[in-house]
Amino acid sequence: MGSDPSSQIPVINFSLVSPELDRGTKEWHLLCEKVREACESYGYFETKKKNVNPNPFYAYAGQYATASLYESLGIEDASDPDSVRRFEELMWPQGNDFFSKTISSITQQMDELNRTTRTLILDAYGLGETLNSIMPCTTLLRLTKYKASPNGEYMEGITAHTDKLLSALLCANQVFGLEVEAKDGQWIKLFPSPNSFIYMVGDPLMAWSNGRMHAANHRVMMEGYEDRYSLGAFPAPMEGTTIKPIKELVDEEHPQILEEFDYMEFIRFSLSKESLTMDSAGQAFAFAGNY
Ligand SMILES: O=C(O)CCC(=O)C(=O)O
Ligand SMILES: [Fe+2]
Repeated sequence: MGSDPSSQIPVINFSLVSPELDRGTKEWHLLCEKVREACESYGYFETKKKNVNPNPFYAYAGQYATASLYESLGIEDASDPDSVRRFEELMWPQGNDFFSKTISSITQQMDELNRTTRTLILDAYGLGETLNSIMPCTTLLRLTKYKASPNGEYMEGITAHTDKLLSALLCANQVFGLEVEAKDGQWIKLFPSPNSFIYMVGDPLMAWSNGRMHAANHRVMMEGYEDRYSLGAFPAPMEGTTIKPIKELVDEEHPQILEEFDYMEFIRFSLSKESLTMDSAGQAFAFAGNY
């Protein structure tokens, strides 16, 4: 690890593997180790894959007093083309075929990368034989715009948080701004290459792994005169999902850190007044940490 903070971002090349073809090979196992090491040590990593051009636009959330640059739209269950079409009809009653096709195409590719990563994680912990998924999820696609800050000053775009969805797969236009907090408290600016995605571990994945995986605190800081657009594919646990640590990852050396909890109740808690004053990473522990 060099002294340049950006050298602390693990970069993992996914372009040579597919779970269908390579599961069980030496290359696959090496990749498993890299993904596990990155998720445990850092909570995020950058994966290289062919870049596609997302088309993020309108906003459904934003104009917050504390985050005036931020606006965001969400498409629930974006893996289903009908769901994307419904969103299209909402935004463009006259239709926007290009938008829906683009969104469905990138969602499909991001879903594939998310699935590959989840399979790598299962295999990295030796769970691939017994489990065929971490937990049932649908994909929430989020399209976010950050306006350039007034006078280009260094200003918060989205406040520091850990993700409440299983994980996040993020890409943005070439306006940087995403920063992650390293375990030593140092904030690291990310400068991902155009053909890569950032994979971020969320609180449910941290809880599932009994704290082995690190949900990194992250934020967006805007600087300069260009707006920033980002696209995130967030595997969202299905309503009714109970988040619990996988028993194989609980032992004497790794005692259980959280009680099992209902995913939607946790989401509601994370949006409650009580948690507003809390450090985002502490919310899961405040909610389910009786150990
Ligand atoms: O825009 C980004 O790069 C990050 C967005 C983010 O952290 C989020 O939506 O949770
Ligand atoms: Fe986030």
